[in-house]
Parts: sequence; structure tokens; C-alpha cells
Amino acid sequence: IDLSVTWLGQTMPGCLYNASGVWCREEGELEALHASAAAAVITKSATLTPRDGNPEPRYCRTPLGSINSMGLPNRGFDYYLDYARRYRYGSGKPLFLSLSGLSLDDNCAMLRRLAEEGLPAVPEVNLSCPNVPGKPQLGYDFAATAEALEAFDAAYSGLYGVKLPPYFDPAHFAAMAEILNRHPRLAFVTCINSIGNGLVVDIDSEAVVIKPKDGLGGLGGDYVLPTALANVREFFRLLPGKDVVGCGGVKSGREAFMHILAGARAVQVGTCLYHEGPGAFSRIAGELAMLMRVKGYRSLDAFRGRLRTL
Ligand SMILES: CC(C)(C)CCc1c(C(=O)O)[nH]c(=O)[nH]c1=O
Repeated sequence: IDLSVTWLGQTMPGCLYNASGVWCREEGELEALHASAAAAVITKSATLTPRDGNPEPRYCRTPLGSINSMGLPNRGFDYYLDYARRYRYGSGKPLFLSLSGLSLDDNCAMLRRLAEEGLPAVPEVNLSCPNVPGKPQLGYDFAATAEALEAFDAAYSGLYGVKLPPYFDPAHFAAMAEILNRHPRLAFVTCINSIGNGLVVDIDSEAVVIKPKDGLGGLGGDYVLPTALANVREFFRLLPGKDVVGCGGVKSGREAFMHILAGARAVQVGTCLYHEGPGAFSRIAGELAMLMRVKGYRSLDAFRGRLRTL
């Protein structure tokens, strides 16, 4: 059974890696991912300067997944750039740098700095990054997204990707695809980021479960799987020549199989990794391989994007 994935001009040994934000803020965490069965590594979204993030509790596990309002706690761009200088690219496991600048200028400054280094690390720009206060997140502001991508192309001459928030309306899928398809070096989109601004209530305490934003936070886990699969399948159809990375609700070989069937080139794991740790990758890969064996598929190419309609 071959779980390898060839994309971005390289072949990685498997199809699973971490979702940005989970088990990837500190170098020790990144090294643990690299040493695990994860087929790639992506860093916590970086801002230009380090951030402590929001007051705790800012993450909460629930029976169906997770809610978080971390507030971009990260060691700052220079820390992850330094890690990227020392990273063992020869392992065949790509390194992705997630960027989430607090302004378009910050995102472009980080992209320019990365371009100057000429490292194999690939940027994934987080379009859930904050926009002008009072306006929706960048990924929900189509004009701002169009402007940002033009600026990214000017700041960075290599291949890059974007992390997309979930969309819920065909007109939004179409509007985003029209913008994204203008950018040939935009090689991949990662669908999806957490479903924004959910609210989890604890009926014993009669309170919310996280402190920031009066309890509002991004949802992950089982809550988001159908939305994640829809975004993967729609963008797989709408973005010819680009790759879609699936993210959302993956906790076993079954959901990984669903994402690839929907069109995912590779699959990220977030909430499940947060709780299980990097051992999740070998478990999920084994389950996916077993599923493929039972179904008679010898590689991911044999079923990627072959989700049947009725
Ligand atoms: C939500 C932002 C803080 C603007 C970006 C960072 C981020 C966070 C976070 O750091 O709170 N959590 C997520 O689930 N997704 C994200 O993209």
C-alpha cells in the first residue's frame, strides 16, 4: 500500500501531517512531529513579532471536538525562520511555514524575508488572519483577499498556499475560486480552518468554556467534518491545476479516506492530534492503509477525487 504524495515538485512519504496551530508552536514540538509518522510539518501561524495570545482558558475539548480562541500565541516569524534554516529537508518531509500577519504589510514583509532566504520551506498564508477592525476576517472579505493575493505574488516569487476559512454558500465558493484562479503560483489551498465563532455552554456551571470573546471560538473535530469535506470537494472542482489539502474532523483512517475521495492531495490533523499526540499519525495511516487494502486500492491516486454522486 503506497500512501506517498507527489506535489510541489517533491514526494513526501505519506499523506498526513499536522494542522497549523496544533503541536507546532515550539521547536521541541516541531521536532516531535518530524520524528513521528507525520509526512510533513507545518509551524504555528507566525506574526512578525512574538505574541502571548489570549488569556486562558482559551482551548476546550468537547465530546464532539474542540473550541479555541488562542489569539495567535507564537514565537514570532524569526523563530520559525531560524527553525526553517536548520530543518532537515533531506528527510523528504516538507516544511510549511504558516504566516498570519496582523496586516497585509506584515504578511508581505514575512513573505519577502522568506524569499530572500531561498529555503525549501513553503509558506501557507492564513486567510483567517485579522482584517481591519470591524471588517470580517480576510478570507470573508473578497475584495481584500483579491488585493492581498496580488501583494503576495509581488512579495514572494515561489509557490505558496493559503489556509481558507470554511465557506457555506455556492456563490462564495465561486467568488473565491475566481480570485484564487488568477494566481498561478498559488499552488494549494488548505480547507478548512476552524468554523469561526461557535459557542460551547457548560450546563453545570451555566457558563461558557473559554475566556476570550465571551466564549466565542473556532470549532474543530467532529463538528466540522461535513463542512470540511464540502469545501475540499467544491474547491477541488473549482481550482483546476491547484492542490487542495484537507483539514477538519480527521480522527481515523475513515475521515482521511473521505477527504482524499473528495479530492484532497494531503490531509491535516488538528483536534485529534491535540489530544492523542504525534502517535496519531501512525495509527491513522495504518487505518487508511487497511481501508485501502480491503477496497483494493494500492495508492491514493487510485481513488483521489473519485467521490461518486448519485
Ligand atoms: C483566529 C486568528 C487568531 C485570527 C488566527 C489564528 C487561529 C487561531 C488562534 O490562534 O486563535 N485558532 C484557529 O482555530 N485558527 C486560526 O487561524
